[in-house]
Amino acid sequence: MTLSCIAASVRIGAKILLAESTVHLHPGRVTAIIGPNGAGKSTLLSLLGGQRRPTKGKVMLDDRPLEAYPPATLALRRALMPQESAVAFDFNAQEIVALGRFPHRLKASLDEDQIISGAMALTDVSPLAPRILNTLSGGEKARVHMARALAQLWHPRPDNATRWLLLDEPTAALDIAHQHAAMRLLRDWSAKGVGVVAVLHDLNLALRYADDVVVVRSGTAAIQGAAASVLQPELIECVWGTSCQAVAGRDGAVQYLFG
Ligand SMILES: Nc1ncnc2c1ncn2[C@@H]1O[C@H](COP(=O)(O)OP(=O)(O)OP(=O)(O)O)[C@@H](O)[C@H]1O
Repeated sequence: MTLSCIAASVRIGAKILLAESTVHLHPGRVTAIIGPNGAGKSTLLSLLGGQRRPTKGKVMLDDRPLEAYPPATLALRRALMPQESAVAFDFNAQEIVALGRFPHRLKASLDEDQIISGAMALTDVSPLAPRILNTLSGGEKARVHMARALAQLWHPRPDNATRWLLLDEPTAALDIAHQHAAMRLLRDWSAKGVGVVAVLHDLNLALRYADDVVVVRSGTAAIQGAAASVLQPELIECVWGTSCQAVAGRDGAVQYLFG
C-alpha cells in the first residue's frame, strides 16, 4: 500500500531534471516535498502522479508499475492539483469542481450534487460557484482546484484501495488563514487514510502539518524522514543557505525564523 519512486530519473535532452531518486510514500500520512527552486520537486510529483514517466527507474503503486494502471482506474485512485490553475475554457467554479467527478460518471453516486457542494464548502468556495474560473483571484482559483481534487476522491474505494492526493504548491497563493485551513483539511483527509503529498515552500507549514518530508536538492530526492527530525536548523541552513532560528509558539509548537 505504498506509492514509490525507485531509482527514478527524468531527462529531457541533455538536461537531467531528476536523478536516481527513491522515495516511499505511505497512505494516511501527509508528506511534504520541499527543496529550493528548480530542485526537481514538481518533476518528482509529476512522476508520482503519472503525468510523466521516468526515463530510468520506475514508479510503483501497490507493487504494480504506475503505467500498468489504465488511466480511468488511476483517476479513481489519485487526484492532482497542479501549480498552474488557469483553464482554456470559460468554465465556472462549480463546473470545474464537477470535473473531479468525471472519472466516476459510469458509476455515478446518488449524491453527486452533494459531493460537489460539500467539496466546495470544505475549501470555502461555495459563494464562487457561478463565477468563471479565469476571473477568480489566484488564491480563489487554487481553492476551486483543491475542491475539484477532493471531489474526485470523495468516497473510499469499494475495494478499499488507497487514494492519493497530490498537490503542487497548494498553499502558495493562499492568505494566511486559508493556508492553515487548507493544511488542516489535508491532515483531516490523511486521517481518513488518504495519502497526501504536497510540494510546499513554507517550511513552517511543513513542520507543523506534515508527518514526513522529502527534501529534493540539486535534482535528487536527497533525504526522506519524519518532518520533525529532518527539518532541523542545520539542515535548513545547509540546503537553503539561509539562517534559521527556532522559536516556540504559544502552543509550544516549534516554528522557524529565517534570514
Ligand atoms: N521541459 C523542461 N525542459 C528543460 N528543463 C526543464 C523542463 N521542465 C523543468 N525543467 C528544469 O528542471 C528543473 C526542475 O524543475 P522543477 O519544476 O521540477 O523544479 P521545482 O523544484 O519544482 O522548482 P520550483 O520550486 O521553482 O517550482 C529546473 O531546473 C527546471 O528549469
